[in-house]
Amino acid sequence: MSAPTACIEIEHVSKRYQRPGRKAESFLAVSDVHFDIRQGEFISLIGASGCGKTTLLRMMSGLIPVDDGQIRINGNPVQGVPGSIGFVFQEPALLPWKTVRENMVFALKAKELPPDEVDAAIAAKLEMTSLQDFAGYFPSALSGGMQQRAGLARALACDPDVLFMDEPLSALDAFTRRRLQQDIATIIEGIGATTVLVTHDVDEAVFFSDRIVVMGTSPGSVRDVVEVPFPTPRTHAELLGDPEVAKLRDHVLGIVLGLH
Ligand SMILES: Nc1ncnc2c1ncn2[C@@H]1O[C@H](COP(=O)(O)OP(=O)(O)OP(=O)(O)O)[C@@H](O)[C@H]1O
Repeated sequence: MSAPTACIEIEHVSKRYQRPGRKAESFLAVSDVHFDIRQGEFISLIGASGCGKTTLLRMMSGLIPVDDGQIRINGNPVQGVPGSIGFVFQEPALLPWKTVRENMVFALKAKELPPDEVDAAIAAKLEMTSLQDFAGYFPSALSGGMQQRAGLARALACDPDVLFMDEPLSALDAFTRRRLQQDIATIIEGIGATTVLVTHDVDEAVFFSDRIVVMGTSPGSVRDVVEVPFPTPRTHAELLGDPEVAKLRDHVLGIVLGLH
């Protein structure tokens, strides 16, 4: 059997920012990051605040340029935001004057699909995210969890090959968060999208990931890459109380904290 193709290739990537208020000074926010992400793989980026997780995700998704190195998605150098990706942010970033359905129509605009295909795409994603009964709601009428579902439905509307998620669940209460984690895992398993998640939560990283990329600070770089060997799709019920899961979790936490 041939090796799975790399979907995202991150080759010796670095990023500098200017120090605010100090024009002449710049600092290295991400330094020489180099790894591949396989087709259909779920990767979490974890690490202390300021280690460059969001910067790396934004470079992967073409929102900001790299300073050194190169990133390719499906073999194509990332220059600007590719059409084949979806993005879910910490804040759902829905247009508040548009309903859930209208937000999804807006996301699909660039595809210039005929109206019946737009309707079919939206219906499928509303069902996938359990939002069938909320298509006509404005974001302000939805709970935080429902808003994140709507943000996900909008990201999925275009059938992305690659999904980037930046702490999408961090503002939610623990119960809503777990429920949504479970649903997102099922959805992503179903569509097979390659996914990169930024999270601060080691349990969340273990729950979702095929591999966890642990980053360290000063400068932001990859400290270790940890395989998560448990079969997917996972459920919280299965993972809870499993000593192997606890061992892996502690191992990852130890790397994050610089203990080993
Ligand atoms: N646009 C910017 N201009 C200047 N400095 C920036 C900019 N964006 C990020 N930084 C700095 O770069 C470093 C990495 O930031 P980044 O947001 O990527 O880290 P992070 O690991 O995602 O942090 P957190 O976990 O707190 O979200 C930080 O020191 C941050 O202050």
